[in-house]
Amino acid sequence: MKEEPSFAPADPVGLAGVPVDPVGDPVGDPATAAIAVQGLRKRLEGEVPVTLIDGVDLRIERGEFVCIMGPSGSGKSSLLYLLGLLDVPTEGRIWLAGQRTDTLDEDAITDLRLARLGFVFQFHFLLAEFSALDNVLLPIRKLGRLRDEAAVERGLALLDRFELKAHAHKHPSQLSGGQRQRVAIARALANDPPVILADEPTGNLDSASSANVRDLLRELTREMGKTVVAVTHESRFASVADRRIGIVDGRIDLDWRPA
Ligand SMILES: Nc1ncnc2c1ncn2[C@@H]1O[C@H](COP(=O)(O)OP(=O)(O)OP(=O)(O)O)[C@@H](O)[C@H]1O
Repeated sequence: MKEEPSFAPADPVGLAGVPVDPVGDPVGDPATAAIAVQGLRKRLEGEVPVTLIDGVDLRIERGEFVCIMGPSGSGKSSLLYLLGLLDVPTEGRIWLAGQRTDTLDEDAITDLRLARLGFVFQFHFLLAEFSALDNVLLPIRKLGRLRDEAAVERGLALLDRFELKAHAHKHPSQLSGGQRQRVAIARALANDPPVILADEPTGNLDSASSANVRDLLRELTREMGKTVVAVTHESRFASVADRRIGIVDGRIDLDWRPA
């Protein structure tokens, strides 16, 4: 029988009411999930083999804002990279926006990643020699589904949405940390993907910019119906999530709580 998600007890770090990972059938019908993961394992073979992900089953609904949390070195980024199809699992299956991914060849994976996923990292990874607009246009041009005029129009509209239109022709070095991260969010949305993956998106920002980026990511789910999965160490960030998932030793840990 499927149990209701449990809720974290009142706690001093502002996570009260944020459900921890649901229990019961973790995958359900993978075709209807934003992300579904079954039996995921990642091992690195070598003189000393390392297990990064050790049997993860997970379902993330469309429109959810989920935070992945856990101790340092527990496998959070490794999991996010697998979900983002930036790394290949040793075992297990991943469905992304209903599409099973383990049967796809490399070109199809690249297209799927460009069309259905947006990435925001701790360090913005904007190209220094490109303007903000050209950085946002990169994924659109790579996917190649829009004529250039339409691409530029979309890029400017995205920058406008994040109050960056006046900065469209500036280079990253001419922008503040918060502005750069907003350009990175605009770039993540360039191809209008259903799923945004973020790895410590506020880890390198002052508290005002951090709150701004957190709220913008939250709005993507509420206003645009996006699914956002973010790795974070910050309880304040996680306090606005629909759900947080604890990862310990490469496994989901339903009892994990931030210190
Ligand atoms: N290429 C690699 N070779 C060997 N060990 C690795 C490799 N990549 C990751 N690891 C190890 O795997 C474990 C999980 O790493 P991962 O970066 O996913 O953890 P994390 O939870 O994101 O950590 P943090 O919160 O510190 O960023 C760590 O112990 C890390 O040292």
